[in-house]
Amino acid sequence: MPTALIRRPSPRLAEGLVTHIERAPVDIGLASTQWQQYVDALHRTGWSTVEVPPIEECPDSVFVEDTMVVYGDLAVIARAGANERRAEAAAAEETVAAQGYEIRRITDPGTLDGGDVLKIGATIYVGQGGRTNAAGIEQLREALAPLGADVRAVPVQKVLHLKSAVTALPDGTVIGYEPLVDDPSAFDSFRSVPEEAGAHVVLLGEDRLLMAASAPRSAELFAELGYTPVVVDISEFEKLEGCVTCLSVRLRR
Ligand SMILES: NC(=O)NCCC[C@H](N)C(=O)O
Repeated sequence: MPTALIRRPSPRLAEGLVTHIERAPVDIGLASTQWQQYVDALHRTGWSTVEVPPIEECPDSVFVEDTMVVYGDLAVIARAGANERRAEAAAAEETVAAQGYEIRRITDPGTLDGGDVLKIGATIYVGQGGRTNAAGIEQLREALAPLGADVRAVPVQKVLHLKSAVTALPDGTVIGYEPLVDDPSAFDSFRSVPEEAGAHVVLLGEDRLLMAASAPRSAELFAELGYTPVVVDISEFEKLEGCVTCLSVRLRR
């Protein structure tokens, strides 16, 4: 059974960072229900989950994807581009190490958020801009190139993270809502989707795509392409620039 790391929301979630959107009040009770529904969707589709111990003092800690990049047997522990989020990494590192992963770390002056890293087979696109800097990308390249990965920097200015702009379908096609993609030509193959949140999919296996309820037209498009959307409402996390990808880290070994 494949495993995903998850992390329970902090009671201070509503104080999470917002950068590119207006702050809107977050309903903590609803967020907690939506988080449970997200976890239930993983379980329903055959995933087991391992919880990273929660960290109350970090409002954004639920966005566990940002703490690491997992490739092969290696977990590269990120160094958050936002100071406020640096403390999230330690417990995430312990949890993934306990799953048997070898550990490397992004170190000063490098910064990198897992949300900036899109892996498509051995091709690894890394968004450079808001949270991830050139030194962080270089350190990731040093860690992953010996494993055969091709790490490619791409610009990110219009949104928080690369994966706020694009993710990929199981066949490797990069999908994005074009007004928010800095450079669609940076990707080997690109297809546009009709909604911002339609650009965010988590591959659950067997052509199932976990996606947000806020992108119904994109879900229809994916269904026409032969995929099965698994839809969850994550409105409270979207208010903090979170999307379906950020709420878990899938472990593939
Ligand atoms: N990977 C992601 O897209 N993470 C979302 C992080 C949102 C959080 N409010 C932040 O600004 O860091």
